Amino acid sequence: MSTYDLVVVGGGSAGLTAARTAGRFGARTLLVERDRLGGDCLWTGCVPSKALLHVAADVQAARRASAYGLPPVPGRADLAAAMGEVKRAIGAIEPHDSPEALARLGVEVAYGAAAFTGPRSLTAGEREVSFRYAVIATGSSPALAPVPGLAEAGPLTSDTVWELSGLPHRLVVLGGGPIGCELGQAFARLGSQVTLVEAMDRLTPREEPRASEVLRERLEAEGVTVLTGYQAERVDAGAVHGPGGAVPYDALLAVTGRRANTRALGLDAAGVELTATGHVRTDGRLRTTNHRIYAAGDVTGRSAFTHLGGTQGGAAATDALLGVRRPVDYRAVPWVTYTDPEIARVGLTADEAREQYGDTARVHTLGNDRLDRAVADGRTEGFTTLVLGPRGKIVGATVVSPRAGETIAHLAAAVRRGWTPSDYARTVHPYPGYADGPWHTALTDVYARLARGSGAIGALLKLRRGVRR
Ligand SMILES: Cc1cc2nc3c(=O)[nH]c(=O)nc-3n(C[C@H](O)[C@H](O)[C@H](O)COP(=O)(O)OP(=O)(O)OC[C@H]3O[C@@H](n4cnc5c(N)ncnc54)[C@H](O)[C@@H]3O)c2cc1C
Ligand SMILES: NC(=O)c1ccc[n+]([C@@H]2O[C@H](COP(=O)([O-])OP(=O)(O)OC[C@H]3O[C@@H](n4cnc5c(N)ncnc54)[C@H](O)[C@@H]3O)[C@@H](O)[C@H]2O)c1
Repeated sequence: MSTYDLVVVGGGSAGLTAARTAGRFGARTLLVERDRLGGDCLWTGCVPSKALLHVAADVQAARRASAYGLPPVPGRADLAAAMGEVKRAIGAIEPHDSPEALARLGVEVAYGAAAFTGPRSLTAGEREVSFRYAVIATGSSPALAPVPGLAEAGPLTSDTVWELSGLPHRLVVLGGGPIGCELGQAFARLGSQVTLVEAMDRLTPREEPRASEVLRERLEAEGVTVLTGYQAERVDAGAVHGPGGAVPYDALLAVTGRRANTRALGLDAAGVELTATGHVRTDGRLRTTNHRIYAAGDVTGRSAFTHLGGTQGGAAATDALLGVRRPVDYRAVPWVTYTDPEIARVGLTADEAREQYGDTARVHTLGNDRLDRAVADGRTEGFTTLVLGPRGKIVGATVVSPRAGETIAHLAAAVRRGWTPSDYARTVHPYPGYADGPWHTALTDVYARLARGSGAIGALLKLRRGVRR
C-alpha cells in the first residue's frame, strides 16, 4: 500500500488549492477525484454562470443601442450560441486544473470515488492508500426544497441548466438567492420570460435590505416578474403553486440551496463526525474530529465560495504538513452576487453591527447619484454602505453598482487591517471610477468628524492667523 504525506479527496477549488500547496512544499501528495478536476466552480458554477452573464450583458447592450439610432434588435438570443461561449470559457481555464498541470507541481492524481477504510487509509478507485494527513474537499450538490411534486417534475438545477440547447419561453426560477438572481437575469436578458419565486420577503435575503430593493427594481425594469413571500407549496401540471396562485412554466429551474457531499465517504471508519446540518464538523484549524483529517470548502458549511474554499484548502494543507497555523479571517471574506448591478459585501451588515455593538455601531451610506462615473454611465441606482464598529473601525461594507466585485477587495483589506474611514480615505483613488463610491463614503465620516471638531479647528486657525499675520 502506498503512503502519502497528504491525500486530498475532491478536485474542486478547495481540493485543488490544498493539493497545489502540498505539492509546492514538496510533499508526497495524491489528489483523488471521482469525476472531473475543476469541480463545481469550473463546470457548473462560477465560470459558466459568469460567461453566461457576460453574453447576456452583450445582448442587453445590443437591445439598448436602438436609443442611439441603430436598428432595434428584436427577438431572442440563440442559446446554443450562448452556451458555446460558456464552453469556450471553461475550455480556456480547464488546462490549469489538469493532471498534467498538477504533475508539474508534484501532485499525483487518481480517478475514482474515494472512501475511507480506517483513520489513516482510504480506497481511491481500485487502489488502497495510506496517509499521514488527508483533506476532505468533496463540495456540495444542489438540494431540492421539500416541495411536493418538485422532484417528480424533474426540474433543471445549477448542475443541468448548462445542457439546455434552446431558450425556454417561460422560465420559472425557484429560489431568489445568488444563483437564482444571477441565472434569472441572464435568461431574461437572453429573451426568456422569467418569473423569480422567493419564499422570503425579499431577494438575496442575507444582504442589506436596500441592496435587495435595488436588485428587484432593476430585474423588474428588465421584464422579470419577481414574486417574494411566495413559498412554493406544490408543483404539478407544469406549474408552481403557492399563496399567490399558480405560476405556469415551460422550464423550471430549482435553486433552493445546497447539501454537503458526504455520502459513501466511509466517514464512520475514519472517525469523522458531521454537524446537525450534515456538514463535516471542523475546528478553528479546519481539523475534523479525526485530527489527521482536515476539511475545506463547501463540505464544511463554513464556505460557499471558490475563493474561501481555496483559502481554507491552502490553510489546511499548511497546518497539516508544516504545523504552521494559518487561521482564516472569516470577518474579512468578501463575496459578490454577479447580477447587474453587482452586490458586493464584506463583514457585517448595519443590522448585524447594531446587534453586536449596540450604539457604538455607526453607518454611512452614499448613493451612486453622487458618483460621477455612475452618472456618466447612467447607472445611479446603487450605493455604498460602510459599517463602523468600536473605535470607528470599518467592520462591514456593501457596494451595489457595476463592478462592485472589484471595488470590494479594497474594503476587505480595510476590514482585515482594522482601518478607520480616515485610514481608508488616505489612499488616493482614481477618478472617475466606481471605487470612488467607498472613498467618498469614507470621506463623509471624515467630514462629519471634522464638523464635530470645528471648535478646535477654528481655534487653531485663529491662533495661526495671530502668529503669522
Ligand atoms: C451556479 C453557481 C454559481 C456560483 N458562482 C460563484 C461565484 O461567482 N463566486 C464564488 O466564489 N463561488 C460561486 N459559486 C460557489 C462555488 O462554485 C463553490 O463554492 C465552489 O465550487 C466549492 O468548491 P469545493 O472545492 O468546496 O467543492 P466542489 O467544487 O464541488 O468540488 C468537489 C469535488 O469533489 C469531488 N468528489 C465528491 N465526492 C468525492 C469522492 N467520494 N471521491 C472523490 N471525489 C469526490 C467532486 O466530483 C468535485 O469535483 C457558485 C456556485 C454555483 C452552483
Ligand atoms: N457569486 C457568488 O459568489 C455565488 C453565486 C451563486 C451561488 N453562490 C453560493 O452558492 C450557495 C447556494 O446558492 P443558492 O442561491 O442555491 O442558495 P441560497 O440558499 O442562497 O438561496 C436559495 C433561496 O431559495 C429560497 N427557497 C427555498 N425554498 C423555497 C420555496 N419552497 N419556495 C420559494 N423559495 C424557496 C430560499 O429562501 C433562499 O433565498 C450560496 O451559499 C451562495 O453563496 C455564490
